[in-house]
Amino acid sequence: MSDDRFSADDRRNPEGRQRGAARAEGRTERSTQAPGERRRGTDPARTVAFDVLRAVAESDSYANLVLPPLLRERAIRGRDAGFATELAYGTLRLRGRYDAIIEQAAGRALDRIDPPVLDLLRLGSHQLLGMRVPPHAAVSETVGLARQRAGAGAAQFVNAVLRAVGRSTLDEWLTVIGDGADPSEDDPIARLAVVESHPEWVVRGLRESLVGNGRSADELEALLVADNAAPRVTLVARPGLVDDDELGGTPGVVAPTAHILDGGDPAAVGAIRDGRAGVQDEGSQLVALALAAAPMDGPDERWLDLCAGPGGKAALLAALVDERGGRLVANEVQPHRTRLVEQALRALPADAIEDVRTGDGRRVGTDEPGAYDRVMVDAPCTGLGALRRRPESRWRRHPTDLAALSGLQRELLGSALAAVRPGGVVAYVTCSPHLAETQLVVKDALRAAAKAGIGVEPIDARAVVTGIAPQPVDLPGNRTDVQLWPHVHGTDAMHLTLLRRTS
Ligand SMILES: C[S@@+](CC[C@H](N)C(=O)[O-])C[C@H]1O[C@@H](n2cnc3c(N)ncnc32)[C@H](O)[C@@H]1O
Repeated sequence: MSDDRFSADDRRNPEGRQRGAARAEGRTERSTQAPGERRRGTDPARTVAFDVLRAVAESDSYANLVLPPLLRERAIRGRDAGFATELAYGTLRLRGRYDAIIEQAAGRALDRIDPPVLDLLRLGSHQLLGMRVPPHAAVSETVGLARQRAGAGAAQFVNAVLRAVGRSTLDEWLTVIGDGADPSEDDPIARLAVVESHPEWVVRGLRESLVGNGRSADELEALLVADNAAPRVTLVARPGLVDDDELGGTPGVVAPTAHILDGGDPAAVGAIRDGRAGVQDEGSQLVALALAAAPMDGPDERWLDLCAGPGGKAALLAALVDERGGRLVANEVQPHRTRLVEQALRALPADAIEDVRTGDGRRVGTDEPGAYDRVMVDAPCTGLGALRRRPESRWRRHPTDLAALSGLQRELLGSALAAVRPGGVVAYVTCSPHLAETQLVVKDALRAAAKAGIGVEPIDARAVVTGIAPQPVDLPGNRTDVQLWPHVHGTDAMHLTLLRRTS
């Protein structure tokens, strides 16, 4: 995952170090020491990346929530912010790979390395093997940071281990750690897991899902590689609120509302600041558009987003229902996320929004039976389809999460099927492709609905999606649901099932 954008540019010198770092840190006075005696300050971009890794480890923080305010506070901008972001996020994504390399290079088990020192080694390894920072700069800058944050002894250790890491190329290391994980050469999953830096249970789940969705298991490596790449920034033009030419970028591939940016700061776009547009993965846009486009007879004026926080899909749905003269109810169980939904809906006309409320979506089916024409169930899930977007999440999730979440998913889908009127449509959506959260949940919910006397039939979501997408969508096999993939469609691995209530 190397990226030579960061090796030489107008703001960072060829060693990946910020130009004018001393001035940025207020260290502009001339020293009376000889240059060789001066202790250099640490590079702000590397320091902020280290602080993000520590926050993720110590306080269970999310890197994508911690980093932006730190960059703002420390006035790290432009290419330096890009360098810090790639360093922090890339290190977190590839942590499994680097840990296997560090263990070999250090000649000791990871649990015998202090956690902050291990984070420094991970950062140094990513600069050496993932970012094309020249080796002497990667080592000396990381050693300087180690001296400042962990002491002289730790700095010596970091120096020795990073020199050992830098003695082999990435390809050489991948052979070493792959052979270590799969010595008898009969477990390609174990090899892929360490080389492509995913927990083994995740790799197994992804493989099963590829096959269960009519794709070849041979695509697995490409999928894992795609998970390790930073996603492109994609904007959504909320229909009726913004002109296409206001957003720029290139048109989307699967969603006609999407604009893909080459770079730059989306916060600088006026329509994003005032809520007429948003930052949203193309897959997320497509599933909302598909719910709106699913064929349906009868009234089409009251829509429900059952699990709405933080509100990306609710804002798109509200814009779409408004075009039909209808209105949206947005429901979310966590009060602070309900406030985020209100914020996301701020640019929508008041009469497009019936209510934004805090409540348990599992109760809506009994509290308001048959009350809605279209219902979105964007269920809480493991997020295994959005690993590129949430750099640390793959290391936080556990197989036991699947059981807890899939129980909740079944209940939410059951509630939605009761809340939609006969003839109405439900979209079941997850940003996980895991079969336990997708196909199996739908199967069980249909069985439970039948028992409760609710008739349901599948809608051909593939036909709906094909009718919406600006370009042909690769969907093999003969299922009626849709599974998107980062390595095929360039989107998060979103799942979509469309169901019509018949009685
Ligand atoms: C995948 S997120 C939804 C993302 C949202 N649709 C969007 O596009 O911004 C799932 C949401 O479901 C909420 N949730 C979890 N349990 C719920 C429940 N029992 N009832 C309603 N919402 C729930 C979570 O708090 C979370 O905000």
